[in-house]
Amino acid sequence: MASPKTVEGPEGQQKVVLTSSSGASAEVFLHGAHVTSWKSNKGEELLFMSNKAIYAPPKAIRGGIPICFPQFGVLGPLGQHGFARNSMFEIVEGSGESVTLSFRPSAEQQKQFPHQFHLLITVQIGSDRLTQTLQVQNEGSEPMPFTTAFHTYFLVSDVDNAHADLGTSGLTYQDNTKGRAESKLSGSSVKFQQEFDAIFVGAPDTIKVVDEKAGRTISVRKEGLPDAVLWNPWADKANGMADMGHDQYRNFLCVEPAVAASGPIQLESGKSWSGTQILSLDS
Ligand SMILES: O=P(O)(O)OC[C@H]1O[C@@H](O)[C@H](O)[C@@H](O)[C@@H]1O
Repeated sequence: MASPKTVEGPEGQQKVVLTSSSGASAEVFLHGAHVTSWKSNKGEELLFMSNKAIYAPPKAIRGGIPICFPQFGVLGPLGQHGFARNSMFEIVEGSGESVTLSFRPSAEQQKQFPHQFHLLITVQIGSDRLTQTLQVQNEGSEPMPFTTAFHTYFLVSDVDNAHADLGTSGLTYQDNTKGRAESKLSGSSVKFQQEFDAIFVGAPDTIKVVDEKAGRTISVRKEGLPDAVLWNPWADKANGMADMGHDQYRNFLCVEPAVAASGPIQLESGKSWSGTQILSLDS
């Protein structure tokens, strides 16, 4: 299979453009194997990107789909969300509709995380659908603990007219704004009206992102990823981020299929694990 060509993006960073015969498309930077765009068959952008995003290592790109690996959040000894999102990947194979990117930790990174592993990220564009799989192989001799997430920023017209629907009422979650204290959802939906940062442990495998204003619903389906993190930093935190445009918190909500509080997964030597998210535009 011919290797897909790359084109230059901001700060000289290389990206792969994926296109489907339906007209849908996606863009994936080699930096962090980071998806920064997913467009529908009609060419409408479905992911949020900060207009102050930094595209070059060691900063993670703000927006799109950061890959949190080998650690989600602060659930471990590494820097927030681990180092895969700040590292360069290589193209293994691809076609016009899909690409597989590869990463192995540097000696420096193995000082922080003393394991040898091979990470493969596959991104595939289809008709109004984006499928992303993370596969990790433990190439070391010891069990390897990890947590992980697809940290997806969904574009919404206005956060006041958007919500996430988990499909089930009364779910409990760990509230990251209250030291992971347990809280309970009254209905089945999360309306973002202030900073919201929650780990739904053992979350439903399909969560819907509803942009009421745009009349758009995206389904997030997860496989092998037991948890889901829902996040919007709201005004104070977002406007304090150097790589977030002013008041851009109003234009995204994050739904992050994860192995978070259900983890860490202990991956035996020589074994592999994979997790997948399937994003599909329902309407
Ligand atoms: O700014 P970062 O490192 O990309 O993290 C953004 C957010 O990522 C979310 O997944 C976490 O739950 C939040 O606590 C965190 O603030």
